[in-house]
This record gives sequence, structure tokens and C-alpha cells, in this order.
Amino acid sequence: MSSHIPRKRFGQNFLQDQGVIGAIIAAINPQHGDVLVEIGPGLAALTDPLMRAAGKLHVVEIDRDIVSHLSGKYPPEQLVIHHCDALKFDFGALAREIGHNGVIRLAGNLPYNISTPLLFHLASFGSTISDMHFMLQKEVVDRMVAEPSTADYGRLSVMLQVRFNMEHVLDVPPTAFYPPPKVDSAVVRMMPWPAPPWPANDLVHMEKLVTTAFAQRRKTLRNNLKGIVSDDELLALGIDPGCRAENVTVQQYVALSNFLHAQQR
Ligand SMILES: C[S@@+](CC[C@H](N)C(=O)[O-])C[C@H]1O[C@@H](n2cnc3c(N)ncnc32)[C@H](O)[C@@H]1O
Repeated sequence: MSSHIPRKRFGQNFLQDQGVIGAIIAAINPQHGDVLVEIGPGLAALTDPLMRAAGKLHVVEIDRDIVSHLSGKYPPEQLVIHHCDALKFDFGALAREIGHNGVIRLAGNLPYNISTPLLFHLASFGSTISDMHFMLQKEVVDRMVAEPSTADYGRLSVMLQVRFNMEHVLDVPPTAFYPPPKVDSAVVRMMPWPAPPWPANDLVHMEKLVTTAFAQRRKTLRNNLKGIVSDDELLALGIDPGCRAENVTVQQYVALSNFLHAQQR
């Protein structure tokens, strides 16, 4: 389908570097019989090798032209195409329907314009997804895996690290794509914690708290959480009220959320 004109509004930057494609497939390590789902197959750079290795592949694609191209190229016994918006797609329902014990594997070179909302959408399906491998802007991957007390550490780092064990897999330069994006890219591996090291009692509560804590990065935690928690309560949890949101560890956010949530009940 060399005639396909890449659509900017769908974040279409197609992988063309065989070395990079091989490295991503090696990182995913697909096995025959794996129940694998790819988001945004595009012109099948990853789809083809994933499908061949697993024997069968499900894909979620929004672009009608790409859907008709793929359905003409691959038989439905090998490639099952879900023509829809990944942001609205119910991956939990698909996992219940096709998963191994209700669990699927996910992969994709994600459209960068929706990467953050898509990550939050996917996080909501929890352990129905056994692992995810995604290509994203490098800047987003840096934020996902960031350690506390660094400029990259924020809401995304905390809310993903509490649910997933994450690993930066490789960096990918713009030249690996057609057309080349303006930014560097990176591949990240995300695995739900089998037993969360810091179990949060209510992730919705924690998300609201973390969003409030990071509302103004340069303000102290005391100021951002005014009226929500006292200095004494923060100190009792081992958190310095005079620090900034970026200095608070995931474990401390969990402890704070669990404490405040228990008080509300
Ligand atoms: C960066 S391209 C990757 C294409 C291909 N996997 C590759 O690596 O060459 C992103 C793909 O996601 C698709 N896409 C964009 N927005 C989408 C959405 N909301 N839901 C599902 N697919 C989407 C695009 O049409 C495109 O095929």
C-alpha cells in the first residue's frame, strides 16, 4: 500500500527500519498461541512479524483505508481487525472473550497525539493485560519511568508506577519512520505488578490526590494540599510538608491516599 498518504491527525509515522522492527519484536518475544492485540497496525510493520510468530493477531485500528487494506491482505483466521478508536475500545471485554484465562498481551507503535489519555485508558484494565510494549515519544517514556526528585517525575510516573513495573527498552531515532516524527521515540515495557509493592486502597482517590499535589509543581506540598491534609498528618506519614510534589515517592502517595481515604469512610 505504498500509495497510502500518512495522515497526521491519526499520528501516522510508519516504521521502516528493519533493525528497529526486529529489536521491538525481540523485546515483545511473541510465542505461538499467545493472545496478542496490537493497537494501530498501520501498514503492518509490526503486525506481520507478530502475526506470523503468534499464529493469530487482533488489531485495533481507526483509519478506514488501513482497515480495508489489511482485510484484503490477511485472512480473518489470522488477523482479526477491530475497526475503532482505541481510546473507546473495551480491552477488558476482549480479554474476557479471547484471553488465556481472561488475559491478553498488548503491543503497538502508538499514535503520539493520544499517548497519555491512551495510557490512562489502558491502565484502567489492570491485570486483564499481562504485558504491554509500546513505542511512544521518548519524552513520555522518560516521564513514565522517572524517579522521584527529578524534573520528569509527575502524575504520569506515579499513577503508572503504582500499577506497573516499567522498563525502558530502547531508543528509536526519527529516521526509523516514514515520515520522520519531529521527536525522538522510545519503547517501554509495562507489566502489572503480580503483587503490588505499595497496594493502594482506591486508585481513583489516589489519582485525584496526585493530580491536586502536582497542580502547581513549584509550590510546596503543604500549599497544594491545603484543606486536605494537615502538616502533622503529613509528618506522621513521614512526609515533609515543605517539600514539593516531585519529592514524594510512590509509596508515600499510596500511604497518604490510603490514610485520607480511610478518614472519608
Ligand atoms: C505511529 S502509527 C504506527 C503504525 C505501524 N504500527 C508502524 O509501526 O508502522 C499509529 C497507528 O495508529 C492508528 N491510530 C491512530 N489513532 C488511533 C486510535 N485512536 N485508535 C486506533 N488506532 C489509531 C493510525 O492510523 C496508525 O495506523
